[in-house]
Amino acid sequence: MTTPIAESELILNARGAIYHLDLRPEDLAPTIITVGDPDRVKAVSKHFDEIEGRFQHREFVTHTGRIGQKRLSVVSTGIGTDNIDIVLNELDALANIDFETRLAKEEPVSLRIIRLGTAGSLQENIPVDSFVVSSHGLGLDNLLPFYTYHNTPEELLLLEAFRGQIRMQPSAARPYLIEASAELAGMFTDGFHTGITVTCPGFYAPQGRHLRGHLSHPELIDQLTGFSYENRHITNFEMETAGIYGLGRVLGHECLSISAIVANRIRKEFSKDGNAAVESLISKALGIIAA
Ligand SMILES: O=P(O)(O)O[C@H]1O[C@H](CO)[C@@H](O)[C@H]1O
Ligand SMILES: O=c1cc[nH]c(=O)[nH]1
Repeated sequence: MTTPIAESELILNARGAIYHLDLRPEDLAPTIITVGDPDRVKAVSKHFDEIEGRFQHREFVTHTGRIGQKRLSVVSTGIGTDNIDIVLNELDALANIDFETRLAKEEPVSLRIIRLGTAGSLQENIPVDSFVVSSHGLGLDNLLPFYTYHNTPEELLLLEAFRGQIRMQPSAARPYLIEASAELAGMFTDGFHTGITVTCPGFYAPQGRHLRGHLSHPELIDQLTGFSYENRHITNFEMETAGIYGLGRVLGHECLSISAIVANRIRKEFSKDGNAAVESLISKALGIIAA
């Protein structure tokens, strides 16, 4: 790209920081932990040996610091893939666009982005307070179809199997699927379940929850739980993973999503202390990341 990106597209504020995250390029580390809840940022950064910067704008809170020699940023995304569109694009811009010239850098860097979130389990044998690494993100939201992206042949086979087994109303969703970073997934094996994570465009009906509004897909949970393709299963659902994996693919970043299970939808149980489960996930994951 040789034409500078316009002020309406790459939006910088008076102190040269990007619009939503309110960060300047030097404020961001190349390894980034994302969390949904802004209050969870300090639950991560309290493990840092040093915090060099704290930033906040709207629901986007960032702390950057280090554990030992490892520089890390932890960023809150809020809920949903519409927020992931903002966070992933702005993280990428901080790393890969020159804010002075407004030109994309000639040699883009690949960030490592690890989500530490919560999720609902779809399998009886994945209990509350356990941890799940998402081997794939399967999106029932509509973010990724707005980008051009490629799928591997393996992803296309898995997606075809999903479309064959899970009968969605075509107007409800156009599922997409992207695999996790193999490099990052290989770091989180002992003590973690692994499986396909379905990313939903809502917490209630899109996750089969019926309070007063009636469900258009009352059989959704049973179908997701029963899905099977070459020994692959759907383990859990939540609201960001497929967007992170999808934009990671589009922008060239290594991404992994790990969830503390707070609900088991088959056993109809909810964690008695979800915060403790999340704290435990943070400690375990930071030990691995910092090493
Ligand atoms: O706990 P976080 O990381 O926000 O993740 C999960 O919890 C939220 C819903 O309660 C959604 O964001 C979902 O993805
Ligand atoms: O059931 C759950 C629990 C956490 N987050 C979700 O999106 N769903």
